Order: sequence, then structure tokens, then C-alpha cells
Amino acid sequence: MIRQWTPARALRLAPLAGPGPVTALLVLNTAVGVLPIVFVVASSRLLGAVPQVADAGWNASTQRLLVTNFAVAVGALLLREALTPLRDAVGELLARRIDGVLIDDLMAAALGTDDLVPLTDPRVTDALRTAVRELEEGVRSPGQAAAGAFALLARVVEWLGYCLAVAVLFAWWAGLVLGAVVLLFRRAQRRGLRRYAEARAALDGAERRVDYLRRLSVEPGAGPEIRVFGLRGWLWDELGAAYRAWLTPVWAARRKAYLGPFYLVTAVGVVAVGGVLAGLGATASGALSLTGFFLVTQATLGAVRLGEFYPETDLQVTVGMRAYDAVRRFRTEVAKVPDRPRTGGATVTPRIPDPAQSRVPDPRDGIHFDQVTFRYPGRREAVLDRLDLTLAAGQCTAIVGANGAGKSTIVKLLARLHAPDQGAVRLDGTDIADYPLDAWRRKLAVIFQDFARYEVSATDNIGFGAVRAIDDQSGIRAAAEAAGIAADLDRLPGGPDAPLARHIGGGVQLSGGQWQRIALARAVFALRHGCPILVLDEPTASLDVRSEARFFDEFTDLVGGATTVLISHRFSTVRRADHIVVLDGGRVAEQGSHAQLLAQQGRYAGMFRLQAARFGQVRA
Ligand SMILES: Nc1ncnc2c1ncn2[C@@H]1O[C@H](COP(=O)(O)OP(=O)(O)OP(=O)(O)O)[C@@H](O)[C@H]1O
Repeated sequence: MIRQWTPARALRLAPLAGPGPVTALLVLNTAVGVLPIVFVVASSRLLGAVPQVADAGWNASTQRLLVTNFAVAVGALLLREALTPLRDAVGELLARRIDGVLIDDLMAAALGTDDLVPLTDPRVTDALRTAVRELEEGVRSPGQAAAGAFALLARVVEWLGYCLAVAVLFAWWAGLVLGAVVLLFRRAQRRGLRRYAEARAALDGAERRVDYLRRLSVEPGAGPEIRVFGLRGWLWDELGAAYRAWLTPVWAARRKAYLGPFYLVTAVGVVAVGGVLAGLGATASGALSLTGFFLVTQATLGAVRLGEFYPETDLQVTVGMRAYDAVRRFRTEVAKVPDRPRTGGATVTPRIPDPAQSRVPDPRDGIHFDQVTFRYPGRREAVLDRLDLTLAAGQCTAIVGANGAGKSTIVKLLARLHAPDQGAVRLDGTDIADYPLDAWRRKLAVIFQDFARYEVSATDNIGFGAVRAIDDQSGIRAAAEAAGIAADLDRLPGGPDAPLARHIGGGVQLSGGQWQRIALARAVFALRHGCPILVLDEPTASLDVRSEARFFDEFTDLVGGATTVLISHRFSTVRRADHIVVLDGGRVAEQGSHAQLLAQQGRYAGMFRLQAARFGQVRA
């Protein structure tokens, strides 16, 4: 729903820009509103003086009269021309400051949650997407709405000045009629604009589809497939259909919103203004001086011109606040997501560490998922259902299971991006939720399945594993060597300091496997800066067979006794783990060493044989 007219709401954002631009806009807009009135008065006096010059002739006094009024009229005109762009520039400064604060606000809200729960709620993600879209691609921004609201001041001052001049110099009723006609014009303009904006907002889905197809056509992600699968024709047709589905109703709404009211109001306006001018014409000479006549005529025409659409204000205050409302909706939705229980599982009493002493001990016995149940927001079925799982200290535990079994969810619970609905994850008996979050996370080195590819140098990409030690260049180099990526980085045109993004000047593009080794190096760097727990979610999925073999040959040296969780669909990777857990139905279905699990002839043995058979090795 588009609010009818929001200058007052938009003005409430003005303090975000600071007092400087606000004061400047008040002064400039008042001047821009007053100067046309000064012009009308001076030019009317100039015209009114003509008979005087004709009577008295060209002498010093008539010359002064004419020249002074001419200078004032021209000066007012020129000054207005000069001040209007200055007003617009200050308005833009105000808008940028306000929008900057709102973008910071949105980022703070998006990054402000310690866990991922709100960002998995569909209402929250929808609100976030709308807020980002409105701020980045919205027709007008909240800052522009505020600047537009200030610009309205100039129009109001001008309107009041004209109506007052007509009321005082000619007839009070004429001033009132003129004021009312302008308000009527403006009301019709605003209603039309609001209806049009509402019609556009209702077609948001259609517009998004056009945006999506446009992006699909020009961004590199789908480029190869579009060409190889011959999707260009399909894309053109879809884009055409999407444009029609969006623009046909938009155009219809525009015609309907503007044309009817426009003709009606114009008719009323013409009659009313005609009445004023006719009254003026009928005034007995002498009742109004010639100067007064010119002044009233000019003021009437000037006022009528103010009934138009204001390009510096109208669209801004009608739709500009949508982005503001979207940011607010996002914050409200985030706040609505209920807090999750921090601890559960009555079997072990948590030892609450001294919060002042934010040290998290290294695992002695291990990490235990103690009867952990977890479901994602909006999902009825539990991904993990009273899961009992132990990750022994200093050992490598591999977790296997079908797609969607919940392996990556275990990683998120371990990283405290989510918290269990029931049960607890415990480190040597203490609920990990009892530790300060930052202190706990400093103990983890994680490679997520969809690890981040930062568009910065390879050196920084690796250093982000322990950002507090990012200046440790030799440590970063050692981690790159351990992950087998150092030589590749040396061969890059800009070396390890080249930005890893082709669209940046001097940037380079890495292959999928090279990126994976960067992520590995990041985790190794974290390990070497004191993380005793290593989590690897599909760490070798993009590595070639040789690199994978090398990775595991050097694994013990690489991880150096860390408590390791390894998630993989590759049994060549999994079989090397100290302990293997098969996850099914949200619980541990089988566990043991590779040899033990094969001997059990259960699910693991079945899955292993199936995969081994494809590579021609039927025996373990
Ligand atoms: N953010 C989310 N919101 C809602 N459901 C989710 C979310 N993330 C995962 N799920 C669901 O939770 C289940 C477990 O997902 P998870 O990613 O943990 O599986 P996985 O075992 O790692 O799968 P894969 O082997 O395919 O990587 C899946 O059914 C998935 O659809």
C-alpha cells in the first residue's frame, strides 16, 4: 500500500543528514520561493511606470524608477536560476547522507544477528530482498523523499505570496478562489500519481521477473549454459512476454490515473481563473492602479502554474519512502523471530564458565551432540532428531549420509549459526552455548560446503581464517604451501596479491579446485593460529585425484592433532578417518572404523561397494 502523501514522514528523516544541509535547504528553498514574487512585483512596477514616463518624460526620477525595478526584476530572475541548482545539489547531499544511514542500518540489521536463524525465515529473507532492491534500484530513495519535501517549501512560499497579493490588491475572494484552484489541481496530480504508484507496486512480481530475465541475459553466471543449450531464443521470448505482462497494465493504469482527473480539473480551473480575470477586467479604472493590474494578472497566472506536477518533489515523496518502509519491515521481521533455547538436555549439568574469563579450553574428551533435535524455521519435520554423536578429541570423525541427511546442519550447530531446539552440543560436558560466542568461534576452523570466495587477494582470502593475525605473511605462505596452492599463486600475473575477481582491474580468475585449495589454506591458517577444532564440509569435492591423495597423505601433518569433522560423499576420503558415522533419519544409523563398518555389511558397506565398483575396486 502506497501512503497518500508523505512529506511530513520524509522530513522526519532530515536530522539523519545533520544540521548543515537542513539549514541550507530551509534558507535556499525560502529564497527560491520568494524570488519569483519579487520578480512579479518589480516587473509590475516597471510596467506600471510606463504612463508616468510618458507624462513626465525621460528624467532622472523616471530613469531611476525604471532602472531600479528593471534591475530588481532581472536580479531576482537570475538569482533564482543560480539558487535552484544549488538547492538541488544540497538536496542531493542531504539525500545521500540519509540513504547512507539507512544502508548502514540495513547492513547492521542483516549482519547483527549472531546466528543464521532469522535469515532462514522466508518472511525475513523476503523483507531483506525487498529492502535491498528498493535501496539499490528503487525509483526514488527515502533521502530523495526528504529533499523533495524541503523543495515543497519553495512552492508553498510562492503560492502563498501570489494568493496574498491577489487578495490584498484586488479582492479577498479572488485570493481564496485562486488558492483553492491550485490546491484542487495539486490534489488531482497527487491522486493520479498515487494510483499509478499503487498500480506499479501491485505489479512488483511482474517487474521482478523482468529484472531477473534481464540479469540472466547480461550477467556471466548463466552465460555458458544459455549459449550451449541454445537458450537465447527462449530468453528473448520470455523477456518480451515478461515486459508485456508488466508494462501493458502499467500503461493502462497511467492513462486511467491521469487523464480523467486532468480533464475534469482543467475544466474547473479554467472556469475559476477565467472568473478572476473577468472580474479584474470589469474593475472600474482607478479602483486598481496599472501596477496593481499587472501584479494581480501575473500573480494569478503564476499561481495557476503552481497547480502542475512538481518534478523535484512529487514522485520522491510518493514512492521514496518505500525503501524506508522495507528496511523497517526487515528489522521488525528479524525482531519477531523467536529466540531459540540456548541449552537443553537434562542429562549433564552445564558448568557455567566465568564470563569474564572468555577462554574456551581445547577439547580433552571431545564434543558431544547430546540428544540434539533441530528443525529449520517454517519446516515441520526435524532435520536432526535426538541425535547422539561424539566427536572424539584429537581424532578425525567422518560423517556420511544421503543428500539432505543433515550433515551440513551439524556443522552449523557446531559453529553456533543455529542452536538446537532440544538437547545441547557439549565440549567436555559443558554446553558450548555457555561460552561467549566469539571465544567459541575462535576455536573453530571451518570450510563450509559453499565457502565464500572473497573478491580480494589470495593472501587476504587465506588470512581471513584468523583475521587477528592477517599480517602474518609467512604463516599465510606456509598455509598456502600446505594446501598445495602456493605455486599456482606465484604463477598468477599479479602474484598472490592479485585480486581474485576478473572484473577488477588486474584481477584473475581461479578454477574451482584452486578456490577449494584457497579455502583449505584458510582453514590451515586458522589451525596454525590456535584453532583446535577443524570442520571440513566436502573439502576435496573439486580436487583432482592426485591433489586429493596428496591432501590425505599429508592430512595428519596438516591438521596437527585437531579434533576434526570431515563430511564427504567420496569414500576414498572418508575411509581414512579414525571414526565414521552414518547419518540417517536425523540420527546415527551406524558408526565405527572403515574396517568395522565394512564387516557389519550394513548401509556403509553397501554405499562403499557401490562407489568402489564404479571405480573398479570391489575389495576394501
Ligand atoms: N536454511 C534452510 N532452511 C530450511 N531448510 C533447510 C535449510 N538448510 C537446509 N535445509 C533442509 O535441511 C535438510 C538437511 O540439509 P543439509 O544441508 O544439512 O543436508 P546435507 O546432509 O548436508 O546434504 P548434502 O549432502 O546434499 O550436502 C534438507 O532437507 C534441507 O532441505
